[in-house]
Amino acid sequence: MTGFQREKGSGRMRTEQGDMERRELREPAGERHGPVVRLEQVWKTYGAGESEVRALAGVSVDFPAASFTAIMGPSGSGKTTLLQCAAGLAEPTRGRVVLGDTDIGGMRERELALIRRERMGFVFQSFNLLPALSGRENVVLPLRLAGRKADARWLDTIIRRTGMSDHIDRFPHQLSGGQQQRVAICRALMARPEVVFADEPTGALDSATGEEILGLLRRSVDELEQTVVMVTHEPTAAAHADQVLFLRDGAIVGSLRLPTVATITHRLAELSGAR
Ligand SMILES: Nc1ncnc2c1ncn2[C@@H]1O[C@H](COP(=O)(O)OP(=O)(O)OP(=O)(O)O)[C@@H](O)[C@H]1O
Repeated sequence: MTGFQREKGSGRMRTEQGDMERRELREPAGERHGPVVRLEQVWKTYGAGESEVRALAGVSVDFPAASFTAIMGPSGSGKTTLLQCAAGLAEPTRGRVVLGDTDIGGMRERELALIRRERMGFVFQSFNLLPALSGRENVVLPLRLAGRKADARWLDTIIRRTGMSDHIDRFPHQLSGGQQQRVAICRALMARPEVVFADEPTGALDSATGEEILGLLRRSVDELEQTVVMVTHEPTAAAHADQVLFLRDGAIVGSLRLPTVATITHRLAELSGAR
């Protein structure tokens, strides 16, 4: 039985002691390697003139390899825009986004689509599975579209590790929300991407199922050396990360390493009081 499966269904509540244990486990991660994604002085404005909105205002940040970063901040602070710029889904107005050693600024959409398909994975709040395809077909679809053959052993590994062995050949409407998100995680991991971007991945799930999904993302970092960047509103979700970045008005106004629910909640209160 894998660690992934052991946690399945436990719905365990997070504790400070659990946080301490995880700290020891994950402390070296991220220190070993350089950044997988780097944003340098990224600005993003939408619209022009009176309707201009400044969504990002000079964000510089590194997302280290094999580390889990959570991005938090009030509604409208620029979290999704930051994720979209990092993933090449939105073009910065100014600044640089570098994936590995590739500057993705100014690339054509076709090139970017290829990079997203082959070098990035995505997990969204709404799962985004194709309803006419089985779970397994959804997982391998991006590779198929890229004209690549799925690595059968790796496919088997991630299906097992996400606890989906008995359900992967069902269609999305035959799966629970948590199972659909597990399929989405398999799909995100299938191409062995350099980075997985997750936007509120537990937003549509009950808290116990959400904990299971976060546990899977955590283990993808610890056991598969995956790099994960996640937007979330929930301190309980962000506490799974190695670092939390706090955004306000499009700028990073704070960060926490080795966060716990208590330290995140405290920092959020400080930041909202400092307005
Ligand atoms: N396509 C767009 N056109 C115009 N303005 C936009 C667009 N996308 C985002 N914005 C604006 O940019 C700012 C940042 O939006 P963003 O969605 O990044 O914030 P967020 O922190 O993710 O918010 P939430 O937590 O509510 O999802 C907001 O003021 C938003 O209204």
